[in-house]
Amino acid sequence: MSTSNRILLGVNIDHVATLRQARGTRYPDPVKAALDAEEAGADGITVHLREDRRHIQERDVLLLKDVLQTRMNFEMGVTEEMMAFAERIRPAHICLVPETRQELTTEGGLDVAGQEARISMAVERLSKIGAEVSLFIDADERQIEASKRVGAPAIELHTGRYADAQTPTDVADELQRVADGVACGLAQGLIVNAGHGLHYHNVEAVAAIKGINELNIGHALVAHALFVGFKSAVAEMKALILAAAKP
Ligand SMILES: CC(=O)[C@@H](O)[C@H](O)COP(=O)(O)O
Ligand SMILES: NCC(=O)COP(=O)(O)O
Repeated sequence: MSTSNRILLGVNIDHVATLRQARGTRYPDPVKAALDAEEAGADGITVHLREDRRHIQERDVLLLKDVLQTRMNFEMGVTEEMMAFAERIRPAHICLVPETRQELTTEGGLDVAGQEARISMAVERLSKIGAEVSLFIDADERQIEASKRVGAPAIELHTGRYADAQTPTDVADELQRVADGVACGLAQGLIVNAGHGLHYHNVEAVAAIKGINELNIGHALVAHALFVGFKSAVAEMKALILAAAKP
């Protein structure tokens, strides 16, 4: 069980690719963003190869696999196409996420409790290639316990509801839900990560929760990078996280 205050930053570069795909150009290059992020202190690089390929493409993943100095956290839906691709590229970390083509973004967590046999088979298959498999779930005791049962060593708690909360009471309630989820995950012996919708103005309270291993942050960071550059955007986020996580 980890209760250390060292907290890692996984930089999600999906939305660098979103800008590129908007025009079908060769720029901006998510691979360059990943290398800049690493130089600025990122502990890992997260990419989500969506079924509809709206941002990251297979080629990006293949290039990243060759050039990353840190490690890749490969987010994927639980489909045969993605399972076969993951087996081919063998990322160090794989995060299974729910996915629909219609959604604007990943709107909720994976329903592990509702499909234990299917997720268990996927975890087993991906563990065989040496990946640490994580499940992107809501901070819900039922889902956390199911994640343990299906054999995943790690979970990533979806912080979107916290990020979207509008009133101080809702923000406090959602933050408490994340904190309870972290405690529950640690009690189950799981590695607990968190992410989605985290921003410079809301990250500190989450980073201050003891026992979180890694925060995955993308959209806000890419948006800020437009104004300050990618390295500065990553360095600022890393500094905020590390300061908030101090004992
Ligand atoms: C699973 C997750 O939270 C990230 O992959 C995030 O979803 C990336 O952005 P989009 O949801 O906009 O693809
Ligand atoms: N898994 C969450 C992630 O990678 C980043 O999500 P966001 O910061 O782009 O919302």
